[in-house]
Amino acid sequence: MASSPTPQLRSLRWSVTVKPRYAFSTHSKCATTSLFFNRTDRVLSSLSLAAPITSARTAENGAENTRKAASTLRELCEGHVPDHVLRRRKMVEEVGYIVPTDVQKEALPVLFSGLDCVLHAQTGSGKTLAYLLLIFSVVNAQRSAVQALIVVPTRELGMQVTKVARMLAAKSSELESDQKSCTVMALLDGGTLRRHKSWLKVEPPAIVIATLGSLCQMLDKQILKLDAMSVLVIDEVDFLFNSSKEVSSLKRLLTTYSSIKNRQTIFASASIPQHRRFIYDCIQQKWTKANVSHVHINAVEPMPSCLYHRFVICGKRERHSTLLHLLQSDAPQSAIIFIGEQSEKSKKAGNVPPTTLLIEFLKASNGGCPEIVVLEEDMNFNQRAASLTDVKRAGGYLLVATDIAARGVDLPETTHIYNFDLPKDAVNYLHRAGRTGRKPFSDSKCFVTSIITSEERFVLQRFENELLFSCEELFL
Ligand SMILES: Nc1ncnc2c1ncn2[C@@H]1O[C@H](COP(=O)(O)OP(=O)(O)OP(=O)(O)O)[C@@H](O)[C@H]1O
Repeated sequence: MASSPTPQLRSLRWSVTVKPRYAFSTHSKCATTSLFFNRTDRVLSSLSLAAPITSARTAENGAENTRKAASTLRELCEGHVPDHVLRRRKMVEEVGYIVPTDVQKEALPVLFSGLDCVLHAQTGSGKTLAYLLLIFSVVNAQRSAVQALIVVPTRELGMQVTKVARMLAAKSSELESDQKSCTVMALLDGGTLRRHKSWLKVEPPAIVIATLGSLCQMLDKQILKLDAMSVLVIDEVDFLFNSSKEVSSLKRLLTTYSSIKNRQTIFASASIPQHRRFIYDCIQQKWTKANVSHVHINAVEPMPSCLYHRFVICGKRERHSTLLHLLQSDAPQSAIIFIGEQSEKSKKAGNVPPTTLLIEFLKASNGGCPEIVVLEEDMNFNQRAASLTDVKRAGGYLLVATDIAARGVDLPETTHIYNFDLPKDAVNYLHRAGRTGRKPFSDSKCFVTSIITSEERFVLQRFENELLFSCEELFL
């Protein structure tokens, strides 16, 4: 990323994000504008960027009025998202998308006004539906060209987003039978690219959801064209920027495809460390327009308030029995047990993977527990898909998973998270913990329990300080 801003550039930065409305908002108790809002007016007069700022402000004033007036998702989206999408029985009755979540309430008017946006809100807060509704407001189903691209880090998250997009795209009544429905393609690692190639050649879909590996293959072979792309979403953006494997392709995508003027760019995540720096870099690199909006919900509370954090101290060799004890006393209906990945050294030494050891232990000692399922990097894509299907089908489950399940995976029935090993940093803690507490309007308490040695207590304390939560010690 770019080096430290010069004073001159810093003053430019003051001018580009205009969001005074959040500062005075009473609508959402914790919505904030994180960027420099109160100095904007001062620098406006001295900068040639005044025109775009003024137009952004006009758009945002309109957006503010819409947000204040609307109390349902349908009202919020009226005049933007086609009515037949908003009337979907499935969307309203089965999935229950009626009232907007805080991030949807704040972000949708901004997104509909055409601004680029950094969507920064807690795990499970409904960011996916926010950016999908924008996409449905923009794409023209009659047009045979890729108009929206969503980039995701894993196949699992891609499948999930595709499912919601297809649910919004599906025709639901005879009234719509004469209308062409919006086509959605999942271009994900582990898929059969041959089938996608013919599809892309014959009739490009309106919306593509892709992992970077598969996307780049199609772009390099010029099978996929993005000239007509008007919305680009990068989901779990901090994860992708942190991945040494993905970051160069991501930067290339952001720089190369489609002129920035014609593209609305959305970045989404529950964690954007050093977000000011990130937004500054985006503007400098021209990955977003200069008036990019930062929608930051619950800035003072990075994790959902329904999470109850606990820890148990035990010896290294007592982790298995401690976990068993916890499972017996909590009797969770559905839980995820996070465990560290096996190191390369341990693999080379031919050791049994820690996930296998744990599952064997649980199966041997925990009769009558919910179905035990595993999800880890080393499984092939079919096995991973089968695991998630098993979890969704089962009435209750114990999912033993590595951090592959920590990002984006939405299993709303999960009530308990166990950190069998501590995550490597606070951001990972936040995402693991965020696999529970995913019912936006529920008050039910969910539990996140870390099993640690006494030496690890200070690491957990660091996470508490960084993420502003407190953890209670459990004595078994
Ligand atoms: N308006 C709504 N009303 C009811 N449920 C909703 C609404 N919006 C989203 N949801 C549900 O909330 C859950 C979390 O949504 P989503 O997966 O979009 O969260 P997210 O913000 O992307 O989280 P993460 O950062 O962990 O990926 C999903 O089960 C989704 O169906």
